Amino acid sequence: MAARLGLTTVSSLGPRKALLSLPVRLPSLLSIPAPRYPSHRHFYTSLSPPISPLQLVRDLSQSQVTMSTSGSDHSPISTYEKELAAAKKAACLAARLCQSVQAEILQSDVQSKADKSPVTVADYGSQAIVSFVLDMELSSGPFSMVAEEDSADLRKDSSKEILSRITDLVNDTLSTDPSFCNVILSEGILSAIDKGTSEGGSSGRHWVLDPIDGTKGFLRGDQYAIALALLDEGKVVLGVLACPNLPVASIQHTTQNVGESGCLFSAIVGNGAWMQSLDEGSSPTKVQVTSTADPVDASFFESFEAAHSLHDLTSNIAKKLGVKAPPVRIDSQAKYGALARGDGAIYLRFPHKGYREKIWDHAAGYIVVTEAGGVVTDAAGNDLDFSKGRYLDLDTGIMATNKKLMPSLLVAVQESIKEQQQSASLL
Ligand SMILES: Nc1ncnc2c1ncn2[C@@H]1O[C@H](COP(=O)(O)O)[C@@H](O)[C@H]1OP(=O)(O)O
Ligand SMILES: [Mg+2]
Repeated sequence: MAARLGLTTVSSLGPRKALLSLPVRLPSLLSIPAPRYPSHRHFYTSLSPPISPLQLVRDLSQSQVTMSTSGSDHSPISTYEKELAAAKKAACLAARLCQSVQAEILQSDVQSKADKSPVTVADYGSQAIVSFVLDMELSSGPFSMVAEEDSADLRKDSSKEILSRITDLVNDTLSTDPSFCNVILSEGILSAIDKGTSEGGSSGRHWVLDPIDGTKGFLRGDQYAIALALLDEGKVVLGVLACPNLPVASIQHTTQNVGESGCLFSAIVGNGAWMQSLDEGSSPTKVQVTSTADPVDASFFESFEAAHSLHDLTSNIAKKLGVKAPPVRIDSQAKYGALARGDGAIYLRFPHKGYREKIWDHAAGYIVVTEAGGVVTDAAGNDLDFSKGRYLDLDTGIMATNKKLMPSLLVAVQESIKEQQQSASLL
């Protein structure tokens, strides 16, 4: 099996897709101390008697953990370091599971959800792993998670086989880490997935997870990300983006010969944005958005899928701004990672009318880009508000760039949207 770069640049000759054969490497975990084994651990394991999934949900009101009352009245670095280590570990293990599934993916692994979007065993497995690892690593605290999947479909009789496959995959993946030694039963998997049903909001801490962001890219064998963030009092304070197929080297001028792939981006509020390879023993290096102030030198990222973002509108925005380079189309929040390290200068996302953005599709990417010195706003130039629950309540679209380009980008976006509305009203 070969991993593929899965990015497209669009020239006057039309889309050109770079499909490169790269050896698939399974990332090793970062060096993190083994977790303490909390008393509730047995709920997940084969040693425990059958229990209700509700028993797996901690009573938040009984929690002993000290919660910050505001994101600004303490040192953010010391506050969130333990959480960052846990998030990196969770994302790396989830990436390892996803890589092994992507390497052998079959059409029969695809399930339908009510909204008809594709859901794979890797989607559920990734969510179960992140939920389980966070809970284990941060065992003394309350646990709330806003995540994409729930277990409703998996609990159906018709899903027994797929649930068994997920259970095996999760156990196989966790067994590669010496700190996890027990077997998780299917009921434990379902319960771990269902810990992602929190509504989030403006108070307390909430993990925000997209277990596979860019499912379409994942199924195609292209770009995807495991995106995990932490909200504290409604603000994103930490984010981790694991991008197993993103080249470690810049993709700025590259559609081939990309070298090794697998990147882990991370950020804590006030501490900058960092990137490391998913390889064992890699060290993070600080990343920054591009400093270009001239749109002529800028290139822009957008969705690979035309159904996810209006390519006509973004093309008009780029033209108005004076961007000369063709769009670089890649799936998932890997775009935020690539932007954060300066591979391109602008990210434009303008979904079709009626689409509601979810917080897990942007929280991790948002903090990685803002900590890299960038700005992320809606189409009206407003900051993104992650405190409203599972959805982002925003105006029309999302854009990200550096601070120098944002004022002219905002003008180009607003003019283009106005023109689009005028031409629609003439029809
Ligand atoms: N109709 C849609 N319009 C916009 N975004 C969508 C749509 N359907 C799914 N998405 C989500 O858009 C994100 C991918 O964006 P991009 O096109 O930039 O790769 C994913 O989070 C994907 O969900 P999912 O995470 O389930 O794949
Ligand atoms: Mg997503």
